[in-house]
Amino acid sequence: CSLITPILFSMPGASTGQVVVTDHLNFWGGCRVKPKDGINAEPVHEPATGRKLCDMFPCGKEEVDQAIQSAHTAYLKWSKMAGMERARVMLEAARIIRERRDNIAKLEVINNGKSITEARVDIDVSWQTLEYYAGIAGTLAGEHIQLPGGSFAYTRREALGVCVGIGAWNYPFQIACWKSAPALACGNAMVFKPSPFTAVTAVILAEIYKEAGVPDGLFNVVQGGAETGTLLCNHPGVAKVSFTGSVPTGKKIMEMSAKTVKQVTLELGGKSPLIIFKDCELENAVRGALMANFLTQGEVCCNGTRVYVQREIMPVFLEEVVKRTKAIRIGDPLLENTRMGALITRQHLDKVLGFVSQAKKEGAMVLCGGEAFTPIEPKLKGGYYMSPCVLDNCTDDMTCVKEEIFGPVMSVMPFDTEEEVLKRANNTTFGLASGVFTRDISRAHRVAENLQAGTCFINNYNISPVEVPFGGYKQSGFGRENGQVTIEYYSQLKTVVVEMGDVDDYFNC
Ligand SMILES: NC(=O)C1=CN([C@@H]2O[C@H](COP(=O)(O)OP(=O)(O)OC[C@H]3O[C@@H](n4cnc5c(N)ncnc54)[C@H](O)[C@@H]3O)[C@@H](O)[C@H]2O)C=CC1
Ligand SMILES: C[N+](C)(C)CCCC(=O)O
Repeated sequence: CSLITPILFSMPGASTGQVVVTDHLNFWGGCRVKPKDGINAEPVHEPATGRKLCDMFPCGKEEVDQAIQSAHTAYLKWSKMAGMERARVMLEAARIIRERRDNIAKLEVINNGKSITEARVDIDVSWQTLEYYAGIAGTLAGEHIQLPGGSFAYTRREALGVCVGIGAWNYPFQIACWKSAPALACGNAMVFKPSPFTAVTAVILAEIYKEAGVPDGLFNVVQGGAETGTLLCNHPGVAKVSFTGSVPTGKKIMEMSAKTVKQVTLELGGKSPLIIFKDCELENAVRGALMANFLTQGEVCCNGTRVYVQREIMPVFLEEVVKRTKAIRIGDPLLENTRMGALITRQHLDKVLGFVSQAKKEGAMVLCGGEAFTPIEPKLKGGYYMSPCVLDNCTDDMTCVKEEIFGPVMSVMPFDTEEEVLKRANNTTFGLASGVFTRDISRAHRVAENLQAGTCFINNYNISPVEVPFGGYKQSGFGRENGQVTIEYYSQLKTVVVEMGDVDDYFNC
């Protein structure tokens, strides 16, 4: 099969509304694979224009079996290699991603709708993830434990086998790297299923791994939605499922995985609190609130969408935050100065706008945005744009404050005391992230300690370098991605006990 994706290499001059993808999007056995039946096509759209980008053909049972079989074959080879050898291949893959960064970012924009500036950061984070886990691959080791009489035990850190990755559509390429890099570093193979809305870029990663020298079948891509995902989670040949997506789907994944006791990592949704005290550096707090709400059109799981502002600074905070929100440049996501692109689908846009109408009905006040937006350029007229929204007069019982909107909608609420705001911030079934702005260092760390969330950002928001563990508390999931700890979630420990003396004559004394 031919490597080097034709589409990726015809990208340099490409602009919004031009690209059509006809290449096969499945990948196993070291090759792109043609869909078996070529029926049940689901159209994938370019969010910036609403135009069809390609067809996605969901994989059925036979195809899923083939992908898992191919992963198993590769696992047998890869898991026997030294960590240092795996590292070398992963570093080469990181180098190739870095080399093709701009074109991969462009394709990600065309499929996802986010701005090119953000997509480049996503691709940089992606190769950094491979570099980071390549660095760890050579360090994986067990322990030696002395026992009486010269006997001893040692532990071996071993791979799990075939791991499944199931991704969401907001960070398609990055999610594939966040899952595959630690998996591969530990000696596992992976079958990855991207979201059906963003079918295009995962296969590029598969080709890059192959080009870098992984055994055929080590990283595979199967396309499809819930049905294909179900086949993967129920498959007896799979040792682990790592999932990024919504809470309801996460619960199903756990249930299915329980049948054969597969290990599970769940990165689910959130409704994270961002607490801004009156002693904060206001300029930074305002920038932080924008970072917490408007990256990737607000479609970010760890966004700080419940913004609690201490009453005394509420008027000046609102004035600044609204001024800056109104100034966000929305439009063609491939243009350098665009800061907000299009939402993922028409249906999702309608859902987000529905949350804004509901908020108004429940008494919230729209200070800016919250409306469908039509750029002037004719080719963008069918795109899924909206103006970023700031809601005032919100209360904790409103739908916009309780439910994950997954769009550019910030809900702002006043508070008076630290004790009160902590109680309100923790009054949710989610627990993915949280943030606090204050110049009082004791307060900052006290608040961080008392917030029930997997991450707390102090005086910034949505900063997640690969060295730092990421994951949820409560119904936002469990397990972690990134950081050294993730090795624990992609490996298992074997204990070997060695007797140096004679076996006790226990039964015949
Ligand atoms: N914590 C995190 O890191 C993130 C969480 N999210 C959450 O995901 C939601 C939006 O993403 P969606 O893609 O719509 O979520 P989703 O949960 O519908 O889908 C996520 C993935 O699961 C697959 N899937 C759906 N049903 C399945 C089933 N029964 N069995 C196996 N796989 C199945 C989908 O095809 C997709 O690949 C947001 O509401 C947000 O809460 C999104 C991104 C990141
Ligand atoms: C990169 N970051 C931190 C903005 C978001 C990553 C989590 C997600 O997949 O939504």
